[in-house]
Amino acid sequence: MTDKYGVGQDPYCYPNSSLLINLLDLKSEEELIAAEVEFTSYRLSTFIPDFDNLSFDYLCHIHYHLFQDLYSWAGQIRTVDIAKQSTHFCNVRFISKSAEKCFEVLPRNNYFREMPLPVFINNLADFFCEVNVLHPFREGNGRSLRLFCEVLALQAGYELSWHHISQEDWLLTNIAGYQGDLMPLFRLFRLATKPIDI
Ligand SMILES: Nc1ncnc2c1ncn2[C@@H]1O[C@H](COP(=O)(O)OP(=O)(O)OP(=O)(O)O)[C@@H](O)[C@H]1O
Repeated sequence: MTDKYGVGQDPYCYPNSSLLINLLDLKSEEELIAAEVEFTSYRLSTFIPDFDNLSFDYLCHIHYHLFQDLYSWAGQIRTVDIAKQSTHFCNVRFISKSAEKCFEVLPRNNYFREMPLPVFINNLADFFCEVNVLHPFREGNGRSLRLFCEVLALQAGYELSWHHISQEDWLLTNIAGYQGDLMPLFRLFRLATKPIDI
């Protein structure tokens, strides 16, 4: 059978279905989506940023924090390959090595501190694109990475707000990024970013 990721029977899903096995044992997509919204919103409200730990482990910690009520694998690197439309995210065998590469850019660039807005945006958009292609988790990559970027931005003196950006825009900009065109991501991050008022 083919699931929504086109990988055949997915060990993360209930047999003969594309529904993720979940700790609440919800068996319908509508209920699971509603529970994800409910629980991740609650966990977001209890999230305390750690500005001194901006690493891949911290992204995993954020994923765990948001999804701990929903999935036994919260915070853990996926064990299956995934693709959406024509995008093939990082092969599972290379996730750890590629993560090291994606995240080494942060200490190498002083965690994007003391950068003027346009430089900050370009660096952040580039980083976002790389980690989106890494797609380390089976689900919840977008939400975890956006929160990670919010923490990264705050310690660099910027605030991110996604509210005026639609799912559709996210999707199209991320597809363009995967295909090597970063301009839409630069534009989107320009819309989302403003300096913190002191
Ligand atoms: N075909 C694609 N090519 C590149 N990126 C994609 C593609 N489809 C989705 N994405 C990006 O992947 C992320 C979604 O990944 P995933 O479904 O694991 O996370 P999520 O947190 O459940 O989703 P969302 O970001 O919608 O809340 C989004 O940032 C989305 O823009």
